[in-house]
Amino acid sequence: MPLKYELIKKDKYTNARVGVIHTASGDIPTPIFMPVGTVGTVKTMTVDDLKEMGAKIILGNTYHLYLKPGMDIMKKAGGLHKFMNWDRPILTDSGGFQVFSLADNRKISEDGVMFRSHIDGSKHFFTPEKSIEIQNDIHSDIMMSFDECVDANASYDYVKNSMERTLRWAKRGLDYHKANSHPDQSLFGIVQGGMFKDLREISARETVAMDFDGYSIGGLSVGETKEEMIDILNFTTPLLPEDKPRYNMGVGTPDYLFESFEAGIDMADCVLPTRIARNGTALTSEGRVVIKNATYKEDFSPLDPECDCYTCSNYSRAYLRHLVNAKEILGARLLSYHNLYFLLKMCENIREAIMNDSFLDYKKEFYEKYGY
Ligand SMILES: COC(=O)c1ccc(CCNc2nc3cc4nc(N)[nH]c(=O)c4cc3[nH]2)cc1
Repeated sequence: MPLKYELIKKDKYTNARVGVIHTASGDIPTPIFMPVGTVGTVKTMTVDDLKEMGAKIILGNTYHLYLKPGMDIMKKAGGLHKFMNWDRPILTDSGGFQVFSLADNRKISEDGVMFRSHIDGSKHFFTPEKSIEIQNDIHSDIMMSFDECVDANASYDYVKNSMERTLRWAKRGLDYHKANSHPDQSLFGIVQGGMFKDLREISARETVAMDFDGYSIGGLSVGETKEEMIDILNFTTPLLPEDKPRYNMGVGTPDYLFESFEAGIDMADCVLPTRIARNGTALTSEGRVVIKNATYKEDFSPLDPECDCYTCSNYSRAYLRHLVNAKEILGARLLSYHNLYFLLKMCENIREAIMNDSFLDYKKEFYEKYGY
């Protein structure tokens, strides 16, 4: 059976809500942050680390997994869950965003996108049907439609034509999905339309009319200002059905997560927590800590005094700074663990606050301490 969204509680003062997404691979409490495991690994984390920190669902990327390890091995492994030994839900992005942000010499047509691999320059052709076929081979629990994500400065005419083509691609992908996917696999539609509300409304209405298992807001966190993101987010989210999951793609800083969940979004993902960790930056209850700073040279206190994660319970800022300066892999691993734990714990606190109608109080308390 495809996923079922169960609405549990709406916050009294905002559009925030608590729910559960029931999937064949397990239940997902919402609002939830989804760690990104682009090529079948959330970088430096074991699946036991992910379970211990409370990860309920992780992301994989169609574009990356298709290029490496490739679908021949993926099929022989029996899908990504078995290949990476992760028995909880997996959501896969469809490749559209990655083709446009990573591949070279890409050429878009009505049928699909011709591109050269960023790894070896080999030539490939993705269509909406091909994207779903690859996500089937991955055994993705939640698949994304193949879309074009346009950048924040695209012209009205370009966004209009692109959004209309994305709608045609969505229908093709949905038809292929209905004819070929396993019944336990779900498919989300993606709303485009750039920074133009009239186009966003058309995209949302037409996408919802196709009756997907859930809906994401695409085309955000692509270079627009925070005000523009929030404006489009607050305009578009209410156009999505209340009885299905809503996903804001590419959202990873605490404020963007708070704003998304306040608007009624249920799911979010971003490479940010693990990527900044590898560059030596931590998210803490008192704001970002750039651990390389000399300030922490003899600071033997925990990274985050309010965090009970493995990293904060066992190591000091001075030691973490030493590891990062010495380019020790353990530094990237310990900071990645903490950053993911921090965002997952924040989501847990948000769910609890919504249950107590105190989402805005928690947001205010968090923002003040974080330094927003
Ligand atoms: C240190 O921080 C970072 O490395 C970092 C990297 C990327 C983002 C933003 C990512 N934004 C984003 N991811 C996205 C993925 C998407 N996928 C599809 N199919 N369609 C979209 O329309 C789409 C939009 C996105 N916007 C934010 C932060």
